Amino acid sequence: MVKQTIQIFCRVKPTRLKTGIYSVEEDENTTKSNLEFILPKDSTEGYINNKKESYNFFFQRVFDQQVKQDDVFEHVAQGVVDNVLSGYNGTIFAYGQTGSGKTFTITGGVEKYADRGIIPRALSYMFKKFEEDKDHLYTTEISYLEIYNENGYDLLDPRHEATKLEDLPKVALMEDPDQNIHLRNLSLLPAQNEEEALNHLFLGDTNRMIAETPMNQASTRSHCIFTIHVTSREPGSATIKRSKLHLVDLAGSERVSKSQVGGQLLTEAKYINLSLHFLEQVIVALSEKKRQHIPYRNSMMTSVLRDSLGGNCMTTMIATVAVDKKNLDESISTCRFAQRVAMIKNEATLNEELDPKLMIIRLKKEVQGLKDELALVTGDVRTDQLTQEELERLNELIGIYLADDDLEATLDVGGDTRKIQYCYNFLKKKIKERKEPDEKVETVQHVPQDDGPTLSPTEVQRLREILQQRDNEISILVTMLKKERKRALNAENNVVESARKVQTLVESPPYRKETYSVPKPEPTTRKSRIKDITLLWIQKYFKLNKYMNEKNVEMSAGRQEAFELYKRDYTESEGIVEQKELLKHRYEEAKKLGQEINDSRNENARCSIVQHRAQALLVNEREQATIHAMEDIKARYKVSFNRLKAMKAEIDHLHHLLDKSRVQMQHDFDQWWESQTRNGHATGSLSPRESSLKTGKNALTDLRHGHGDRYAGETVAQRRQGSDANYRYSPGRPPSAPRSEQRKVMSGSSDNPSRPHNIPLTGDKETDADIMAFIKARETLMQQQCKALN
Ligand SMILES: Nc1ncnc2c1ncn2[C@@H]1O[C@H](COP(=O)(O)OP(=O)(O)OP(=O)(O)O)[C@@H](O)[C@H]1O
Repeated sequence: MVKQTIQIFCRVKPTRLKTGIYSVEEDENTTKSNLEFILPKDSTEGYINNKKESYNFFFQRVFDQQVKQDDVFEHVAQGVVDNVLSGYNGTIFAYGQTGSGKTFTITGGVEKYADRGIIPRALSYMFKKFEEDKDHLYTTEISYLEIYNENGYDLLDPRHEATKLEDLPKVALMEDPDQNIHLRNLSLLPAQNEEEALNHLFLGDTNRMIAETPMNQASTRSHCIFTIHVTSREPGSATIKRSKLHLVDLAGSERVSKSQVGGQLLTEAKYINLSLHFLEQVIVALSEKKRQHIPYRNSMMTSVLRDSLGGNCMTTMIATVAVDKKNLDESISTCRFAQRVAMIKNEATLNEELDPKLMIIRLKKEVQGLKDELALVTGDVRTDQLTQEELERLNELIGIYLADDDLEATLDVGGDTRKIQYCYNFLKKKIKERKEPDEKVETVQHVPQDDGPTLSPTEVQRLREILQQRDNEISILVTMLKKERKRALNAENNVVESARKVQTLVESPPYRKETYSVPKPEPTTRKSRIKDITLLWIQKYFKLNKYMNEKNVEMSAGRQEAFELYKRDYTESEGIVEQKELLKHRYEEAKKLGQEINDSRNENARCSIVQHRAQALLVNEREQATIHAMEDIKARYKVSFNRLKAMKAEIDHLHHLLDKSRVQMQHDFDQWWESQTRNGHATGSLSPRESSLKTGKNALTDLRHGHGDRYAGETVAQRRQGSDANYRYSPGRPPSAPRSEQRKVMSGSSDNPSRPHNIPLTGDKETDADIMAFIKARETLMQQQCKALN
């Protein structure tokens, strides 16, 4: 058992502003880092005020603005992953206000491969370790849960076409009599290698993005728990270790009170923030050591993370903070929360258990081994029936035994239960015959025709007792035999059942609706795995395309045109162009590497003929040189192969980033369009559905982010990206506002501010220009008429 307090780290989000309101120092005595916030007194509040000027917080380490993702992984996650591989549970969770970099730290950024976060790096590290560790067999399964408004959603179900969060399968929380938590309906997908595991992550991320709409910016308001379930055992051993690694991206932590909203909106905002409030309650209760009751059950998130908080788990927290002035209050509050978390002590135990199925298989093997050994020693193979030869020999022995007058005489037939059984049966029969003298006495071939000595009644009584005792022994033996046979039959059935399960798994898609782990099926064939994965990808792309198409079909003609221009500008944006360039570059590199590998393989095949000759000692000097060359080729082949493997992971990741950008673009456009129509700037006529959606939508969106007037008038993307150092659009302009707007291609009010708002336009440039010309002409005419009347 390992007793350990929760480890806390802090990460400062990069900012372009020179803040000067914080400093980071290493404390050499404690090897901890000190984060200090400096708040100069505000003279507007009067010279005499007791406000603190400096706030100090200690962390295991503070990652300042310039620290990169690989450093964060190495210091925060690597140790946790190592412990998970040794059989301990681990959790890493990110906590901080909206936009402070939680998702960036846990999942990664969308711009560069180097920005990938803890999850993809942990997967990569794990599978590398599996390959290196030849002493254990590992199996991995992945689950991805999203908790929004106290409801759990399965992000890894490829069968559901989600276009909103509610479309995803709901996950139910169950508790067994031992108070263990089970999540019903949460998919556990097996991952045989890094590629498969990353595909699961991408599938979950895509679902997460698609399910998010401008109405419901779930990512900010939901908690996401990505779990890697690892099972390991030594070959031939019945002991298995099961451990879990939870990687948690919590919802934005900003206080509801700050949003300064009221009425129904406040109630909703409070509801959204409730689970974080309960998390805080659990943390407070755990840090107050005398508290008996810890209110885990109050929310789904604390129930799921029960073990991670004060239980059987090694837990690490990353507090993410933004250090610009307007976010200082929230940053201090995040650090205070972290200090309380650091007081919680967990007791992690090694999760070892005996696998009953493996145990049976092992025992069966042992029995078979013993049988074989016995056969080897005795020189014969045992069956259930005694042979004729054995029967004759037994009859002979019984005859001698019965003929012996000595009461101490023994009948020794060895340890074979079949022979002992035969003797008992024989004697029983004999005694019965004595009791029924009328019946015909059956004689045994070699038993002398002798009535035997006349026995005294006491002697008879003693013999009867012995017989009774033997009878009892026989019936015990028979019962044991029956039980043994039944157990063997069950074990046989289990083997058949397992084989059937494996077959079903091979034939069905690679998901399963179970919360508990069942032993993993034998590895499916490579072909069927490839088929499964391809299916998953096709489903994913189909879903993505369907989502984009549906979105486009819904659009009015004007909106559609705006979207096309928006798309063009978006895809021309620096980040996406860079990603595409990089992808192209990587493809070329991969092609070259593939060619190199093929050449090495061919060369290798040619050289192996020489090697065969070498084995037969038929080599000459030239052939010797070829053999050395072959060693070189092999080494180069290995290097190229590993590089190609790494490149493939990078290419997959880049594809995923591009997918993400596509969905993000659709979201950004929707928000931008909404803000335009709300402000009466855009001119495309709205469909009835759009009009109805428009009402109250933006107010709700703002509220869902719990910012109220603090961010009043800004869209979510503005808020999130406006503070982002890498943000490529200037604040004050709509998010990703298309250059097309500047070019005034989107006919309408920006051209003609006097256009009455109630005139619907078609979205067709020429027609709209005609309509506007007509309206202008009519207005001029009316003005002239008014003047004439006056
Ligand atoms: N350390 C960092 N380096 C570079 N960019 C960062 C860093 N941290 C955050 N960002 C950028 O800041 C923006 C917001 O970050 P992110 O989405 O991770 O915040 P969050 O805390 O998860 O917000 P939310 O609660 O809304 O999910 C993103 O565009 C992200 O790329």
